[in-house]
Amino acid sequence: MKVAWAGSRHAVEVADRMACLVASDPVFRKDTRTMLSRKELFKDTLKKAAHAWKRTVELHLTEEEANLLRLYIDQPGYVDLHWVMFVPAIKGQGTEEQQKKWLTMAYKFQIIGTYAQTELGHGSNVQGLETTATFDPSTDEFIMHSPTLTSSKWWPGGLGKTSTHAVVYARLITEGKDYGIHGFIMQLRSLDDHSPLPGITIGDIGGKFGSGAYNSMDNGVMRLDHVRIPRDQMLMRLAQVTREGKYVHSDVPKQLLYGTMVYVRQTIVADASRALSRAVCIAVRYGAIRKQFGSKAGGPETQVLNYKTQQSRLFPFLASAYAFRFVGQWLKWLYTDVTQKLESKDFSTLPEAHACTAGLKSVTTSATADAIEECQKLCGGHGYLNSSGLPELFAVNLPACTYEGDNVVLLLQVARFLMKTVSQVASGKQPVGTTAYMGNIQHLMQCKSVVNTVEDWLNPAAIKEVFEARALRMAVNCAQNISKAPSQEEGFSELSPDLVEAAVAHVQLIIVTKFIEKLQEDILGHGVKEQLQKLCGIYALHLIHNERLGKLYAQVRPNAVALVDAFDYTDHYLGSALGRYDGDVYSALYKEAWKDPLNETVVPDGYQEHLRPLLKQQLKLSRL
Ligand SMILES: CC/C=C\C/C=C\C/C=C\CCCC(=O)SCCNC(=O)CCNC(=O)[C@H](O)C(C)(C)COP(=O)(O)OP(=O)(O)OC[C@H]1O[C@@H](n2cnc3c(N)ncnc32)[C@H](O)[C@@H]1OP(=O)(O)O
Ligand SMILES: Cc1cc2nc3c(=O)[nH]c(=O)nc-3n(C[C@H](O)[C@H](O)[C@H](O)COP(=O)(O)OP(=O)(O)OC[C@H]3O[C@@H](n4cnc5c(N)ncnc54)[C@H](O)[C@@H]3O)c2cc1C
Repeated sequence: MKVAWAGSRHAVEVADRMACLVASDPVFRKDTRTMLSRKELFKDTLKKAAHAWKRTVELHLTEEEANLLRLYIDQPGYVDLHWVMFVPAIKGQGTEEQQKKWLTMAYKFQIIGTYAQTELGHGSNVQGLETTATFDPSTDEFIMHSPTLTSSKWWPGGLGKTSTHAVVYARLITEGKDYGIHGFIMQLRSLDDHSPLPGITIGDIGGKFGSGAYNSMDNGVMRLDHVRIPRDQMLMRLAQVTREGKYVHSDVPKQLLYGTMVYVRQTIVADASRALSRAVCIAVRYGAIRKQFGSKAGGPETQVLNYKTQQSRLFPFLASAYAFRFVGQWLKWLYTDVTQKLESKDFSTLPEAHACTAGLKSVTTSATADAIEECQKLCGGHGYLNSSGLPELFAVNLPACTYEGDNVVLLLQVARFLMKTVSQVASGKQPVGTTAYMGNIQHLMQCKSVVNTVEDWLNPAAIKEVFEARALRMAVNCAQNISKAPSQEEGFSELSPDLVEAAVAHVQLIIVTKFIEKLQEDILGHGVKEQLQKLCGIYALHLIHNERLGKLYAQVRPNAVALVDAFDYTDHYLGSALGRYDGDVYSALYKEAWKDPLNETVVPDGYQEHLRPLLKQQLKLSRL
């Protein structure tokens, strides 16, 4: 099952090696992280990032190994933005010459970059950004400026205190005309003393939800006051400004400006499955250790994992973790395929890649955030302790519902794609890829489900048909209602809640389909495929019909702990007293409690000033 989860034996081996490297290195300790002040936490992040880079160089780690090392360190920081957004933005939007110049420095960490798109006033609406980049032909420079308070860059990770450079998104103005949003490489801080360059006001935007968690990241604010940069720092793969100031558009679609977001959304799906699997791992393992109530005859107490209510709340998450993992692996393939096509100037699959990445990012991150919160409840009181690992896991993953595109905004993008496809089907065009099922419109609009029993839910063809019919009917229903509205725009706006539901149904169909396709592969190991079939059934059935699932849960229960062990997480990475591999939960909780700074003294600070006088006064009063 470890191989099925990781994707290959090689993937298991590399992941194990990198996880152990991190777990055995004292610099990467994280057990007291939630007790650090913001300043201590930030410094700790800088230390870990520098040490990780040192180990990467010393051990000549490959890119795959270095990425895993960073993942297992498990502490958001500026390096994430550098590798996940700054470098890909230059790769996707820079010319070959620009890539050579900037990526050479970025790969050696001679510069640290971030992705500065969002502003105080606009995040979702990228076309509404206000920062300007005005070309000055007299000096061959762009003047980068924040004309209003709301145009202040706001949120970019690593911007607050760390980044020396950024890809800054701004409205390009040349020859008096506004050509809309484009990307520019800007140096922000001196490479000698790290001070902001003239005209740049920069800082951290302040503390965020939860202790530890995303507070290790210095999300930043930046105001620009007529800062000049050379013309060749405009990212010029999509469009160029000539020496004379003429705007020239390349023969690539302008949506490639959003290419970095497509790339990152794809990686976020993998992050979501990992976060969900960690929460499930903690809740399942703890559920097998925790016992409450016994038989009336005074027999042994029951493992809470044996309660049917616990199973019906938890096993759909276990199934979802596997479902998201497999769809994430497929999405990575889809992204690679689209990238190769783009390189040979085939842009035909770009809309589908956008819809799939946007939709899957939304559905998986929303489900994951909800599931982590529920896992906290599934662990009872102890789940609420920082030492359970769950509060921090929740706080770190909750913003994934917002960053890289608010989930509802992205689902509306999926809906727009679906409405377009429905109208193309109506005019006789055969849909392809993940919307190919829409071509079967006659049958799917009328067919009746043959699913009656739990066993039917293990029949892939029956499952697929149910999900296809549901998704298609919801989409067609929306399209018909939109056509009755005074205008397309009004109809879309009025029906947006239904459109979001239709988009979710389409995305769930993709997830179910990719799970089924996974089951058609050669899967080694005794009983592995059978367990995955049951999980696929649970994933599909819990979305449609909450009844009849008990039988499947009972079949999964004997292997529940093994199914979470297959995630192959070290105790260091899991970071949970409740989810420990050895099950020694109570000693761990007890030990963790004593690490809290409040326990450094027996009598707390503040006793002399505030507690003692109060107690003495009350004592005096009671004696009167
Ligand atoms: C624990 C963490 C550890 C590690 C993770 C590390 C790092 C990551 C962590 C945090 C990083 C977070 C970084 C950020 O958040 S960066 C900022 C991200 N911002 C957004 O995502 C903004 C969302 N908004 C948008 O994407 C767009 O504004 C929009 C909603 C898509 C609307 O755009 P607009 O230009 O107005 O377009 P439309 O008129 O709606 O569409 C025009 C046309 O373009 C098509 N389209 C839109 N987007 C794309 C795309 N990305 N790719 C391809 N095509 C796209 C759209 O479908 C439409 O096509 P038509 O054919 O219908 O015309
Ligand atoms: C932790 C974190 C890290 C981030 N890192 C970066 C970074 O590195 N670089 C960067 O540039 N940005 C970053 N961001 C910003 C992030 O990308 C934006 O916050 C995100 O795109 C959402 O935009 P917004 O904040 O403008 O939300 P808003 O658009 O203001 O959303 C507010 C509400 O309005 C709703 N809404 C908005 N538009 C519509 C619509 N058309 N129809 C229906 N409902 C709508 C949304 O659903 C939401 O409920 C980060 C954000 C967070 C939280």
